[in-house]
Amino acid sequence: MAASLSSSSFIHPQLRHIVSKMTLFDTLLFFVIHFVDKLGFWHRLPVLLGLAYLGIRRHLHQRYNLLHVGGINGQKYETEEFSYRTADGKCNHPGDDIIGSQGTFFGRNMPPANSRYGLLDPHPTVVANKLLERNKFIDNGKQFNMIACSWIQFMIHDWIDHMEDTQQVELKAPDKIADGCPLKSFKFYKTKKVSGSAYTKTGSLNTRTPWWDGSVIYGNNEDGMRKVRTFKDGRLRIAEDGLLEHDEKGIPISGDIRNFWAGFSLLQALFVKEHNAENYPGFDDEKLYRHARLVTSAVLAKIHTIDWTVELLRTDTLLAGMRINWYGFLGKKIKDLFGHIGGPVLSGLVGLRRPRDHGVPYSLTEEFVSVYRMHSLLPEKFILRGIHSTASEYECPPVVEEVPMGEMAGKDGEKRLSEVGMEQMLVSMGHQACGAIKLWSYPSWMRNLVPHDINGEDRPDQVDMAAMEIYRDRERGVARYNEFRRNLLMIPISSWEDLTDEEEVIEALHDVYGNDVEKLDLLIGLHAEKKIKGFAISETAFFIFLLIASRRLESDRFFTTNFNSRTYTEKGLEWVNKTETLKDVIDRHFPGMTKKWMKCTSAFSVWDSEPNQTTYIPLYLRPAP
Ligand code: HEM
Repeated sequence: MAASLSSSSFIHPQLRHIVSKMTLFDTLLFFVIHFVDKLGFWHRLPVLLGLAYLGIRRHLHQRYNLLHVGGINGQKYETEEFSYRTADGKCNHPGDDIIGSQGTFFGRNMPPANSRYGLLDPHPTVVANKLLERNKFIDNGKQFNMIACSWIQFMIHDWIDHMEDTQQVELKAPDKIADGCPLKSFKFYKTKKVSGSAYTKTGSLNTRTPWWDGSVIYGNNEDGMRKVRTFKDGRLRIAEDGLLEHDEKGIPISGDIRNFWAGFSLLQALFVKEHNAENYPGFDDEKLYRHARLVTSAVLAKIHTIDWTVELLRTDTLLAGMRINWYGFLGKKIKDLFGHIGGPVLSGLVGLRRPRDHGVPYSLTEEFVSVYRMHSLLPEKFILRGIHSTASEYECPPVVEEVPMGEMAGKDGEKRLSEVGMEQMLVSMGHQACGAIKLWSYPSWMRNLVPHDINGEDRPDQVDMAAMEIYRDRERGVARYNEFRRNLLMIPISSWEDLTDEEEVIEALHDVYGNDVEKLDLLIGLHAEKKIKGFAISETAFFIFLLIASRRLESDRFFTTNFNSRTYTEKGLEWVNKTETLKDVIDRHFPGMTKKWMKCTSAFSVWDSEPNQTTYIPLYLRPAP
């Protein structure tokens, strides 16, 4: 029955072989989303129907888009003895101590690319020159500011980084375009390939702990953790001016310091403040540290889920969806009163009795890394604003300087930050829109970038990040755009016109890829794709988020079984429960700042934008946008 359904002419011919592997029930569910996809309107459905569509999609992705890579080599352990987040991410999965720890494999959301194209086809520098290089800065309007941009780097540095090989590779721009390249040739380390995987011959390793465990401030292993702790009263190290401390070379001391810049290190410092503000009388240093880490990590996860993502994907359906992930369909009030009742839909993923990994051990995936390649969010210049007005209510601060972004990065950026101070930096970031994720928006200063080693030191070889990112996806066997869509059960494109209606883009794609839509690189497709109204990212990238954003919460013992007062303490849980947004954290540490400098609702929108309008229609009953 399932086989005859999957050969139905209703299904796009290129999706039939994927659907043929589904159960009958899932095939029927697939029919529903495929029907909606053909009409291209899930995002125009009323909130409840939109949620139903996303629920079905997420279910299918959980069944067919989670592939484990590598062996499962861990051991059973006593979970009761580890009711805290360990330094290297071990002892979180209830049945295996290694899953999710530092140095484990990246998983996959689909098999490695099946493509016939070579690593240099077309040459990454040609793609970078003709499709990525920024010709004019285009911002995200008022939707997303520089805090939002830094926030996602802050989260990336909590979750993922590929282990490198010791061997280098050199990319040389072909003669025809070499003159137009900031670097005619450049060297970088290959991604380390490790064998021993069930679905792939080789896989790569994550040097960060993939759990949402705050490793960006706490470190990814015992050494990293020791560097940041004071070993007194559970505190983390922080300088007197409220910013990060630095070592004798001027490198900041924090959990992850690779490719740091002023905005990123400011967020690290803010969350060190958050950690240090927690206080549990009677606890010794170790106990206090462990509790404050649990609570701060949960605050990070919560802000990302119900504040940052809601601003990234500004629609009623996503607002409802993200709140359901945290609080459930019944909402915060009911959950506060009755606790977690009735399963994940009614009460959310947080607080589930047991973690759920859908039969596939938790990891973050190669495809997740690829869809988070969002360097186009970074502008060319950082706009510094003055904050010395005496007004007490909202005011737009004047611009005092426009600093090239390169000067805000690395050690120079740290010097700048310490001159400016935390308050002025935060207000300036709040008022500056970040870049849009579009073609021709890749920061030009990143095409000649000094990358960092894992210990934050400058490397001797500059890199062209735009070209390197194209190479990375190909090197790691990430499917190109159209294959990626098919694997995500999306309707593939058959011409450039299916991707975009911008003439200029179509012409440029034709110039680089001819008529071969299969050749289109993933990064280029994600940047060129016509966006859903309110979304700052592409729909294709979003479907990976839909799967992984839930997974980061539901697979983690400390957001499920152990999200309780026994593990967090009553006070700790209350801290998490009372913190809803980044604004709450800013208000805690800088009282008066948002009142004076922020007009909008979320700290991730441009601060001089209008606050959200009050709508009297209940969220779930809101009609089509
Ligand atoms: C000043 C800010 C930033 C600098 C200097 C920077 C620099 C870098 C460098 C040098 C790499 C390694 C490239 C490689 O070897 O493949 C990298 C990787 C990456 N960056 Fe950034 N980045 C910045 C901000 C951001 C932001 C805002 C995002 C947004 C999501 C981001 C997302 C990523 C991702 C997803 C990777 C791939 C990680 C991996 O390969 O595992 N970065 N970045």
